[in-house]
Amino acid sequence: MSKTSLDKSKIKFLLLEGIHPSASEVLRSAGYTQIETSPKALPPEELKAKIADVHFLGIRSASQLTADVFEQASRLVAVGCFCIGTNQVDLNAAREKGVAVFNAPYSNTRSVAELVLAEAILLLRGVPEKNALAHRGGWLKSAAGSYEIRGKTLGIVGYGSIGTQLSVLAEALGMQVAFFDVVTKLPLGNARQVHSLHELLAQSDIVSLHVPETAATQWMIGAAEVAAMKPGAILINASRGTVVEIEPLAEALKQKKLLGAAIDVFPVEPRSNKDEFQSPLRGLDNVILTPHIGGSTMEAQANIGLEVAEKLVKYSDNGTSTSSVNFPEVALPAHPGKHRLLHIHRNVPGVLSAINRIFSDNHINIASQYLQTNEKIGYVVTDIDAASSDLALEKLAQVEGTLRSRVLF
Ligand SMILES: NC(=O)C1=CN([C@@H]2O[C@H](COP(=O)(O)OP(=O)(O)OC[C@H]3O[C@@H](n4cnc5c(N)ncnc54)[C@H](O)[C@@H]3O)[C@@H](O)[C@H]2O)C=CC1
Ligand SMILES: O=C(O)CCC(=O)C(=O)O
Repeated sequence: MSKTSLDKSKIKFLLLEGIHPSASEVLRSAGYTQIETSPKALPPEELKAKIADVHFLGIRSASQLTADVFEQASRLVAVGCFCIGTNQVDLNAAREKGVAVFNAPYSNTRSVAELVLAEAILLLRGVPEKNALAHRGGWLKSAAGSYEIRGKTLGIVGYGSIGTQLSVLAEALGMQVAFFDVVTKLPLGNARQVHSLHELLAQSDIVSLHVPETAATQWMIGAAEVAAMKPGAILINASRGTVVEIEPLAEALKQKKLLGAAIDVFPVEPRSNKDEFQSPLRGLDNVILTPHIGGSTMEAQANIGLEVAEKLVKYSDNGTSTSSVNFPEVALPAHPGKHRLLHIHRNVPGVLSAINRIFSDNHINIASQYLQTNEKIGYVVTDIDAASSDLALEKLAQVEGTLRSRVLF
């Protein structure tokens, strides 16, 4: 047996951040037994020490997979982000190591959209303040500053999976929906696209953010944008903490320029439930603060567990990389009776011919071969007879530009 192909009992999975047990069930039923789980994210040094010994890593949004961490990950084959966002992973560093990264792009969209709508209703009715007061023995029975959601304008920033779900639900409640997106999108229902962020801010009673964390979305809501919102409007952020500058928001809430806000994500978030949450928004009764739980429902987490674990199993068992966020996507058939060689390399001219020269020079018959590239890397999968796989794997590892190679059987 080849030294670089492990039997399943030796393949180690580390699942962090309380990933739903549905993931471990999928892995166990696929024959994997070494599954370590932890309810929290690991601090950088601990993560670096652990990752050295792991083949598959599962995380959510709190683990930071930096280039430094990937430096230590000599055995790592793939990362599963059991969430939508992949901004916590240095995808280039992963690619340089030949590590495929997967996520769950749709499983928690509904959960986020439902939370946002619920928050919008509660904020329009002043429930957070009335609730806080009642807990302190007060009684504020008044209609002043309380409004129905019907007829209000919802401004959605980022009209993707979550933004569109929210749009449909909001219209069902009688809202007017406008959205701003860098891409021209087909509006659902009666929603309409506007052409600039400031145009959206100026006309929305509620602004809800649903963009990914990128250089362009960093601090996209700062003092000027808060000032551009309608007096008495509401801001909801369940996207990423780096999208909103907290200080000007806190100031506008204290001055009652804004009616309220609901914030689920923060520039700095505690790593675990035991760490203290610190924010200038603490103590403001017109703000709903939630601990990054937009996607945290039993339904979403169970579905994400299944979805991502299945992707990891497919990649481990037969090399299929469909829906990877940083890898060429290859959907592969089974390979009964053959050994399957997986070769990940820099996408430079000449690698495929160097690979195929190895097969022809050594009289190795190719049963089937698949190639897919993206701008940075190439992924070649070759099925051959078992007898030649040790020799072929050894030679493939020497091809210039090789990032990683392994064999499956
Ligand atoms: N709070 C939570 O628990 C959760 C938060 N999220 C966050 O929500 C984000 C959005 O999720 P999806 O809707 O699934 O993503 P998506 O990728 O389907 O949609 C994002 C949309 O934002 C647009 N966009 C990108 N840059 C923009 C910019 N500079 N200005 C305006 N629009 C821009 C894109 O064109 C796209 O239409 C995720 O990236 C993640 O960070 C996702 C799930 C749960
Ligand atoms: O549930 C999590 O830990 C993260 C949810 C999230 O932000 C995402 O899916 O992008």
